[in-house]
Amino acid sequence: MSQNEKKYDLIALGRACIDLNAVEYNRPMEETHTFSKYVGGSPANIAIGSAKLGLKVGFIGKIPDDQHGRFIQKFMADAGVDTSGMVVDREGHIAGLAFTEIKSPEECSILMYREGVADLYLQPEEVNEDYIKQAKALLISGTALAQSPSREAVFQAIKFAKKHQVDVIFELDYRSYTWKSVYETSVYYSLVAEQANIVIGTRDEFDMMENRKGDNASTVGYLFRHQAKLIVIKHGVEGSYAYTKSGEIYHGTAYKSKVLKTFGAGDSYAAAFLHALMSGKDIQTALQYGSASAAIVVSKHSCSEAMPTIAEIEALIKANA
Ligand SMILES: Nc1ncnc2c1ncn2[C@@H]1O[C@H](COP(=O)(O)OP(=O)(O)O)[C@@H](O)[C@H]1O
Ligand SMILES: O=C(O)C[C@@H](O)[C@H](O)C(=O)COP(=O)(O)O
Repeated sequence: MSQNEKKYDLIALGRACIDLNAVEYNRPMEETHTFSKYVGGSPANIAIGSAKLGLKVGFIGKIPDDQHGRFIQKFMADAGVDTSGMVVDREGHIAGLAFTEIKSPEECSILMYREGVADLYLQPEEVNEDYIKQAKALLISGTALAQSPSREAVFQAIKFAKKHQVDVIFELDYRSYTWKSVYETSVYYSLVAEQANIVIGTRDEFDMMENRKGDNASTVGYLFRHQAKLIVIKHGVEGSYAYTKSGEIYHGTAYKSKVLKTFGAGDSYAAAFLHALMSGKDIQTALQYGSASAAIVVSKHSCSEAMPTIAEIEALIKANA
């Protein structure tokens, strides 16, 4: 199948969960009584964000057989994500919950409930080869590697992607709650990063992968000896860097924003960066699209619902040109 014949630009694999974002913000969670419910989970946010921007997006994951599962499936389908690759759990597993605390614009944290969550029970036999074959790229979220059988489902999906010339994108998405040890994280992150064509993560996440305090030059040196052709390393408000295998280095600057909370930056960044890249924009432009998208989402209350449109992204870039 040629790239032009493919039905999906991107299929994301991993968790689709629930975010419960503090309504009364600028205070600790102990004093918060009201939370707003949104669809969450990093790969779900990226899928929703890039579908909103116009990419043809599919999703592989497991959702619970309850009201939360149905809410997630409907929200994603309404956002334009194909949900035919989402499997409904029949064994009583539940939706992951992420309670967010917004103490101040700079001081945010997430309290995750991830015991017995359906997404980590995705079985390798539930990953469909014909579905993956129809994608230009497969995006793997690092958290899906935290436990079996979801871990094996990831490797099965990568195997199908390699067989059908589907690019593998690895979003490191490290969440300490789900992992037992740093060695376990490092081993599985390295195994997938070595097979990925594009790797995206924060500097801290690459340090988790390497299980040491590293630097960008040595990280890209290591990954370019494997299958990577593009590596993006994010440094919060300091911006982000993209490295190509042929030796180019690009720096994306962050945009000033009226920050409400810090989470959601990474997912909105990835959605817009990948959209720009897949629409044929150059890497420098893609970095700015990612940064602008993140600047918009950190100024809003949610992640998934707040994902910007192309017009909003381009207006912000233009205003800062
Ligand atoms: N406070 C902020 N204001 C504006 N842009 C931000 C802010 N924080 C992050 N960003 C943008 O989002 C990108 C990703 O943020 P980062 O914090 O590195 O990732 P993550 O959310 O995955 O931890 C940054 O490179 C930057 O462009
Ligand atoms: O990924 C999750 O499970 C929670 C997200 O939905 C949450 O809103 C979030 O943390 C997004 O964070 P980001 O990595 O800064 O984009």
